[in-house]
Amino acid sequence: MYGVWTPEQVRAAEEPVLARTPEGALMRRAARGVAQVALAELERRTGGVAGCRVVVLAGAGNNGGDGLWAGYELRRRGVAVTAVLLSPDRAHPAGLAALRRQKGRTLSDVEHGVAAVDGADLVLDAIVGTGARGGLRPEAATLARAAAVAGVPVLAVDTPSGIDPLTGVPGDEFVDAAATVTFGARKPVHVLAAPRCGPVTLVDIGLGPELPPAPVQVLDAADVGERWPVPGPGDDKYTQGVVGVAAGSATYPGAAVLASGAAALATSGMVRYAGSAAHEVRAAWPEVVATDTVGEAGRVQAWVVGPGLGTDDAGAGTLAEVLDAGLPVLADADAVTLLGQHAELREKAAGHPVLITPHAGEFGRVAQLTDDRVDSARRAAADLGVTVLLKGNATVVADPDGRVLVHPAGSAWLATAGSGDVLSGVAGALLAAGLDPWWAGGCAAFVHARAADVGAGAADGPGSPVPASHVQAALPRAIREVRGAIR
Ligand SMILES: NC(=O)C1=CN([C@@H]2O[C@H](COP(=O)(O)OP(=O)(O)OC[C@H]3O[C@@H](n4cnc5c(N)ncnc54)[C@H](OP(=O)(O)O)[C@@H]3O)[C@@H](O)[C@H]2O)[C@@H](O)CC1
Ligand SMILES: Nc1ncnc2c1ncn2[C@@H]1O[C@H](COP(=O)(O)OP(=O)(O)O)[C@@H](O)[C@H]1O
Ligand SMILES: [K+]
Repeated sequence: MYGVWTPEQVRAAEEPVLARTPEGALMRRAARGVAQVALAELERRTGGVAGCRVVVLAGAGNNGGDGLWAGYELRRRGVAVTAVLLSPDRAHPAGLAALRRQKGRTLSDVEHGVAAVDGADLVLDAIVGTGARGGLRPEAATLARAAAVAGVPVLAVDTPSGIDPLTGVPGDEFVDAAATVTFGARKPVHVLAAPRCGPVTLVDIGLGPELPPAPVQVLDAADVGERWPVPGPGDDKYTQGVVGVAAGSATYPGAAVLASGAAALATSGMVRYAGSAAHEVRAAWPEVVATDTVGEAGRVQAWVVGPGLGTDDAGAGTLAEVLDAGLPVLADADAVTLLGQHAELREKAAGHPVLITPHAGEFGRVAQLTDDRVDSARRAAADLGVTVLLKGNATVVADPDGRVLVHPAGSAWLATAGSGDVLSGVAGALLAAGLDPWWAGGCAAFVHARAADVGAGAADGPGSPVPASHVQAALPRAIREVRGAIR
């Protein structure tokens, strides 16, 4: 597990460290880290570093300073460095002087800058970092576009410019980085817009003792593997937690099959199904005990409710019945919509171990969604008194107690119909096994996203589309992977 801190928190942590270290020392450390990654990148791409051409796009703030000092370090290693100064009168004075001392070239017009970018082996994006406001300005945008068009890889200094460091929302124009080097602490952009950052290297600049508890956590495979329920010698099918699935309808039997099957694959023990797709569920998953109604289902330790359920009175009745059982509940899809429509259902859910799993559209029915997805999920969890899992390329899980985790997907292959039903089955099974809703959501999101990568073959090559039933089928391998990662 690792933490992510807001730009504001990182700035506050920097202050005392700056005060007790010689002037410029922090920036030099940061720049050495950038240069190291740049050298490794050049080595990997071209087989050497001497004579390679690096262009530094340098803005007016300290981010530009990092870039200029990194240019200085690269010059010392024999790299040909050109810095394009976006605000020539405000370029970081010490960084600029150092680069010039090492005979680094500087340019201050965009036209020549574009030509330099065109012929570069690597571009350093030191346009703007945590001081960013809005998308890229026109000159910076022209240079970033030139790198993209020429296919020159960009190494982002701290954060890819043009993307909001706090929310990860890209402006109209932004840098699409091949890799990122950040300092002191990872920032939200690195997990909320992970595909735009590439692999992120964290350079230690001594902020550790000054940072508050991380407001956002990111789970690793071992965190998930350690919590994945496995039967012990004394277990039987009942002791591990029985999950009930109240999903699907005559119109949407597939949702019931996907959710029930995912639950059966996610944990050992037992799955019960209750609803009008009992015939289809039985046919696809003979091990699932299927009945027509929640009342007939028998005892369970958690309910999955919502996928394909319908939002009519019957659906509302099923949701009410499930919430009244007082057990942990995974409410997805139509159940989220029903919660948005009925205050009395929200009251039943509040304060209980309920995990809701809306996509952006469903989220808007129960709470306000802004560009700041972490803040939106955190507020929704606090207001509704339930754990909220907001779906997307980066999944956000927020607990009413304030804990937040983000899981950045490894690819976007999950953007396919029915994959949410699979997630609900996995998360519900984890609730039944006794994980709290935050951990159930985080572990389910992790394994679900990994199953999509495995199913798509994205781990071994470029990958191919993976329908939800194949995501479901890849769950066992994804679970074996996380269990294999236990330290
Ligand atoms: N503190 C430290 O010791 C350490 C700090 N470190 C580094 O400092 C960085 C933070 O530096 P910072 O606070 O100077 O802000 P920064 O990100 O350079 O941006 C401000 C400049 O950008 C400009 N600008 C704004 N928006 C823009 C846009 N959309 N498009 C284009 N330009 C835009 C804005 O221009 P203005 O609005 O003034 O015209 C202003 O000139 C941090 O990310 C890390 O890299 C490391 O060295 C570790 C030690
Ligand atoms: N671009 C994307 N990249 C990665 N994962 C995505 C992306 N879009 C959606 N997902 C994931 O795919 C799943 C889709 O769920 P949902 O929208 O409920 O689908 P459905 O209702 O069809 O089952 C969620 O787990 C979500 O996080
Ligand atoms: K940058």
